[in-house]
Amino acid sequence: MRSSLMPLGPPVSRDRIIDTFPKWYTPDASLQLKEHFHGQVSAACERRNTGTVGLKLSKVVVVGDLYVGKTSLIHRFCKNIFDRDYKATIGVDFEIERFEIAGIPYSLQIWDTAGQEKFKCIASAYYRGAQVIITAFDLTDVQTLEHTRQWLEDALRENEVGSCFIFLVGTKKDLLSGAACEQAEAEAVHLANEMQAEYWSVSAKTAVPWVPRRECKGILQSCCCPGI
Ligand SMILES: Nc1nc2c(ncn2[C@@H]2O[C@H](COP(=O)(O)OP(=O)(O)OP(=O)(O)O)[C@@H](O)[C@H]2O)c(=O)[nH]1
Repeated sequence: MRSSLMPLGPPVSRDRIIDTFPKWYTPDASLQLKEHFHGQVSAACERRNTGTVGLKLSKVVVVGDLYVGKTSLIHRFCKNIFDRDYKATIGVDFEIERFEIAGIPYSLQIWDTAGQEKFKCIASAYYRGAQVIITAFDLTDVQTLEHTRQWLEDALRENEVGSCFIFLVGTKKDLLSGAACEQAEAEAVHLANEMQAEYWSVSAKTAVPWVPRRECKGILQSCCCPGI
């Protein structure tokens, strides 16, 4: 018999099924260092009583300077594609991705916002009600890292204090290596700690460091266990 929690439509793809607890990028800037879902979460999932642990749907907003790679990050994650041509986001774009976590249907609403100043007031209208804020910067451009403080401040202003999980994501990792990469990551980890954010370095071009969907699993892990 079909559970009342099962969504209508086709089943989620294999790489959207999450049954083990996802890992962080670096223990130096992580929201959780746990290895397993909290017992309360597992038990609630088994009982199909996930209302008590907040599973179901989370809103993610992705903010950061223009050209840092926000759209590319989302397109890699949602469609597994990379486009080398730049098309500025006008205002906002939106994707929805379905998952199954510990047997329970779960969706991520992902809002891609424009980095251009002239679209900021349109984009900021969509910050409200976010459970997750991803502040993105370009690992090859230190100024974009500095600007993440302001992006985060703007996004937090539209949300209740303490209601959002924050991620700091360095993009275009394929363009950096060796000491330059280590230096950029060290600065980012430092800032992530100040922001109380989890840090990730990624490349939408090469899909590194994803084992499929790994980055989002980190986000999911945080969304799945609010307050636990
Ligand atoms: N080498 C490399 N280039 C990337 C990567 N991610 C994005 N780019 C390129 O960077 C440029 C900007 O990427 P977008 O994803 O459009 O940037 P955005 O932050 O969404 O820009 P706005 O919509 O203006 O805010 C494009 O030419 C992308 O192809 C990456 O991981 N590696």
